[in-house]
Amino acid sequence: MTDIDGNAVAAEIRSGVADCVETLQAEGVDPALATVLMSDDPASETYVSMKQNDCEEVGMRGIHVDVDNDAPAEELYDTIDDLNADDGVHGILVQMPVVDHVDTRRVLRSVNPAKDVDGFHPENVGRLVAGNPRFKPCTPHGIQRLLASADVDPEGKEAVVVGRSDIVGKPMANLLFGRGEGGNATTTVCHSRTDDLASHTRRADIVVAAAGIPEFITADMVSEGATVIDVGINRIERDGESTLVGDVDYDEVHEKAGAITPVPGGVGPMTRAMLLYNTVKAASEQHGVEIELP
Ligand SMILES: Nc1nc(=O)c2c([nH]1)NC[C@@H]1CN(c3ccc(C(=O)N[C@@H](CCC(=O)O)C(=O)O)cc3)C=[N+]21
Repeated sequence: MTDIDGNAVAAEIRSGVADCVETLQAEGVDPALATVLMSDDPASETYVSMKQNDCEEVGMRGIHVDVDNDAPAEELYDTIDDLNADDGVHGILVQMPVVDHVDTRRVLRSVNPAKDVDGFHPENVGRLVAGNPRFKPCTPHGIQRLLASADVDPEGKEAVVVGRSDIVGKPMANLLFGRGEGGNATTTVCHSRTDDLASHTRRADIVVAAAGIPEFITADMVSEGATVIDVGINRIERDGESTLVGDVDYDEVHEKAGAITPVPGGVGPMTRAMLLYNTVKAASEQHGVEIELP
C-alpha cells in the first residue's frame, strides 16, 4: 500500500553527511572518496558517475580512477596500493564486478580495512558477523534505515531474506538477526534453490528480495500487510522498451503489502547515501575528529 520513499530518506542522510563534511573540513580534514572502475559491465559506469555526483552534492572530494579493461591485473592492485598509501583518501570503492582476469578476492583483501567503505574486506566481514561492525555494508544498512523510516522495527518479527550474496543477502541477514537497533528479528535466508520458497516468504513480516531475478516475488508469496524491500535492479525488455524492474512484481505485490520499496527510488539511492556515510565515518576515525553521524 504505502511506498517507502528511498529518495527522500537518502536526501535526509546526505544532508546529515554534508554537515559532517563541514565539521571535518573545519578541523582541517577534507574527506575524500575514491572510486575505481575496471569493468565491462555497461551499468557500472552509470553507477560510478552517480556516486561521484553524490560526493559533489555533499561537498565531499570525489576521485575517480579508470583502469583500462585490457590492462594487466597488476595495474588494478597497484592503483589500490596507491590509494591505500594516500592520506588524502579516506574511502575506497572498487566497483564490482571487475573484469574476469582480475582476482576479485585479492581486490577485496587489498583495500585497507580502515578505508573499506563497502565493508567487503574479510576483516570487516568478520567484524560484522562477530556483531562489532566497523562499516555496515551500504545496501543492508540503507535497508535498516528504510525500515526505521517506515516505523517497522524488526525486533521479534519474522524476516525472510531471499538471496545469499556476499554484498546483500549475507550481511542483511546478519544485521536483521543481530543485536542492536534494526535487528533482533527471527531471520530465514532463502535463495533460488529453496524448496517451496513461498511457504517461507508467506510467513514473513519483512521480506527482503535480493535474488537478482526480475519480478521473482509475486503476490501469492507475501502475506497481507507485510513489509517488502526490493533490492533488485534488473534492466529488461518489455513491449519493445527497456525498463528497470526489481526482484518483486511491484504492480501485484504493492496491493497486498503494508509497505513496499519501489524500483527505482527505493533501495538504490540508500545504498549510495550510506556510502557517503561510511566515508565521513572513515575520515573521522582516521583523523580522530568527532562527528555526529546522521
Ligand atoms: N563495490 C561496489 N559497491 C557497490 O555498492 C556496488 C557495486 N560495487 N557494484 C554494483 C552495485 C549496484 N549498486 C547500485 C547502487 C545504487 C543504485 C541506484 O541508485 N539506482 C537508482 C537508479 C537506477 C537507474 O536508473 O539505473 C534507483 O534505484 O533509484 C543502483 C545500483 C551498487 N553496487
